[in-house]
Amino acid sequence: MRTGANQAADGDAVCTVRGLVKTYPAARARRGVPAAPAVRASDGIDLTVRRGELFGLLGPNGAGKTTLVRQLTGLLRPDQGSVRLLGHDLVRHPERAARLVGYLGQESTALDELTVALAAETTGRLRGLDTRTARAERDAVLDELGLAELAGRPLKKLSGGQRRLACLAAALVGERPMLVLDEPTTGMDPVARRAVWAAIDRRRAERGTTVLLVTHNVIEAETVLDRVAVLERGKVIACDTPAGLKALVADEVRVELVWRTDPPLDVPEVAALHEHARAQGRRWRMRLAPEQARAAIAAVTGGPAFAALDDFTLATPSLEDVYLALGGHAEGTEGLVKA
Ligand SMILES: Nc1ncnc2c1ncn2[C@@H]1O[C@H](COP(=O)(O)OP(=O)(O)OP(=O)(O)O)[C@@H](O)[C@H]1O
Repeated sequence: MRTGANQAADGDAVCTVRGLVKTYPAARARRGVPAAPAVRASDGIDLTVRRGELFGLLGPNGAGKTTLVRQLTGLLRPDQGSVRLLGHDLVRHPERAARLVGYLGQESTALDELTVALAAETTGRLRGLDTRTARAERDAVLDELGLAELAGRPLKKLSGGQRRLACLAAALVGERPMLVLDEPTTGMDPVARRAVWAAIDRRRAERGTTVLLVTHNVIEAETVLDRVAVLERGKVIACDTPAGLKALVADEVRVELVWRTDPPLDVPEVAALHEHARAQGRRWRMRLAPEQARAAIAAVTGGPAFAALDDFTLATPSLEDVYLALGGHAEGTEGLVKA
């Protein structure tokens, strides 16, 4: 496993996970529902999140990110291992997580019947604020996230992105030293995304809040995270700063080719490139040594292949490239093409 900056002292640790194992049991076949094998969704996870850090969990669908954060927030009991959060043993005392963590999960069903304002206020009250403080915090956070106009609308009548924003508003009322946000910006437009990042930044700057963020979006990950753990099949396969991880593939260049129609595989240079490429429809992506990349671009921009070429890009590697280099499967990540 790649663990550059992760090996620093644990002295400043807010959250320490050691040897975490969680297996979902196998399910027997029932009428019309096929049997499902047991899934080891956390497979010996070690992780340290430091005070004030914006720490990311990145990985494809089914990698075990949500399973991990549910154990860190006391909502799911591990089979083995330890979770310490701000000095508390959360395996033994999962109920303490509610006082320590503001959690934005993937689903909002618990709040769906409430209006945006009531969802925020109720969360504040449940977290021990008196009515006046809960209402003041509610108003401040709705303003901060641009939700004031939607305050009287029930969550279930909002768009997906608006609902996500309203749930984040609720998670932010009643200050907690740690925020655990499971894909907070999914489905949001750029204005809402910016409001989310500004709100997170403000809490970090003013209160030293520690943030654990689950994301599929490698571009977002690259720009905002202090450190990132890459998860795959329940294991942490790498953990470092985005720059530290990218140094793994620093000697490579990412080349993307987009063909107008079918690629001209009868051109020998194109056929040779095909072996290195991951093809998605008319788009080919590959990581090459710089001199190979130059030769590839020369081959497809001169000669007979050029007529078939719609577009090409040369770029320095991204976290997605790191992820692929580590042996990950990119399908579940939101990379350069889709972002
Ligand atoms: N309640 C459950 N019962 C059985 N298996 C489950 C359950 N929840 C998750 N799993 C399985 O555990 C594995 C990890 O799932 P998890 O939801 O933690 O992944 P994830 O990384 O959060 O995925 P996504 O990016 O799609 O949200 C997957 O194989 C999933 O199918």
